[in-house]
Amino acid sequence: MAEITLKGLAHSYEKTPKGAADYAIRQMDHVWHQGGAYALLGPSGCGKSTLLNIISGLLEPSEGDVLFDGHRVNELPPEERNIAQVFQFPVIYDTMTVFDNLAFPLRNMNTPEYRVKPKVLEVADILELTPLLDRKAKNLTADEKQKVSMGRGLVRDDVTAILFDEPLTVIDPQLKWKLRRKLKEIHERFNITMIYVTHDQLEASTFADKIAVMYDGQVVQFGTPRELFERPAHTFVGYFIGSPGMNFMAVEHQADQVLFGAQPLPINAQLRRAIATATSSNIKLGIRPEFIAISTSQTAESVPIQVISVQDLGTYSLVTFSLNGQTFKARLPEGHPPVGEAAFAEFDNAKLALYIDEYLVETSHE
Ligand SMILES: Nc1ncnc2c1ncn2[C@@H]1O[C@H](COP(=O)(O)OP(=O)(O)OP(=O)(O)O)[C@@H](O)[C@H]1O
Repeated sequence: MAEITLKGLAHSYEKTPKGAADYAIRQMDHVWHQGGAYALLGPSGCGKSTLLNIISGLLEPSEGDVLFDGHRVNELPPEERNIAQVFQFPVIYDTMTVFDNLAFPLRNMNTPEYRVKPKVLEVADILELTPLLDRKAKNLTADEKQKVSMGRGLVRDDVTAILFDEPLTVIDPQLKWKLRRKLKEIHERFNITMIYVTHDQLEASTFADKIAVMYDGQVVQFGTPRELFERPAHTFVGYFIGSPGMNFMAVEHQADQVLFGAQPLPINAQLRRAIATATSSNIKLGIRPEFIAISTSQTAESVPIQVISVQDLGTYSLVTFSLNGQTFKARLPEGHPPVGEAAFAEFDNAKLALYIDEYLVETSHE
């Protein structure tokens, strides 16, 4: 069993960190439940590998605790953590056969040979490596090698969590989906906690039931792919998830109006009140491209825009437009009437999200 808890965790590679900027991981509390299929998603440099290495024991955190089933493991070396880690590049012994590579972790633990063989055969079967068992690892393709790497994590019965650090980077695009499906299958078959690090939102949402989005050393949201899309808790999640991401407007409240630059926005009283009472001046409204309606005539609910381009993408069109000197994206359904250069945009008030200091403020819509 492995429920992994991160308590007040922070990490700096500096000996004497001077401020928040010196931290690769900023103060975080997080729980990965036993048996979950999780993704850790975020851009390059946000701290994903650092966090994974702290969980696996390759790195000791400078602050806070890592708990496995409630027990502090900060000082436990990786080999005593019952965790397997699969890296970007396959870690295998080229001169050994596939069989011996898979058997290695078991033999290393002095497992008797009569127990090694059935386990290796079982794992080889799941990963479709059986025909390759007698081959030297150096003769394998990149995806076969990566499967052997994964297999080495799976042979041990004592492994209760597998950490994947961008494991499909070296895999051909057409084989990626196959390996992803395999991982999903493995997750369903074994009761193993899996944490899958990636910077690719599609990879994260096809693998994981829940995604932790990391930004600047922090988990800014932990939710299902749907929650991340529908209610991004942080502006970064809105921007990072979705294709294209959320549009944001920095707004201010003046004389009972909400202004985006000089443009008053037609928004409901609830949102207006929440903006009027905000204690910070960092106020943004977010709207997904899916929830902007474009029309050729103005209504009380719409604002004038300049259309820059319309891209026909088959099942929808992507409209790029300018409002208050800022570029926006709107997705229009197939068959939408053509729009000219001068048009009007209406932001669906029920889908407008309010962010104060970059975090979502829940407002019930009227
Ligand atoms: N060994 C190290 N020494 C000093 N700084 C490091 C070290 N490893 C990572 N960092 C820094 O810590 C921060 C987080 O890096 P990390 O590799 O964890 O991010 P990441 O999200 O995994 O990025 P990537 O996807 O590019 O691997 C970055 O600013 C990075 O430069």
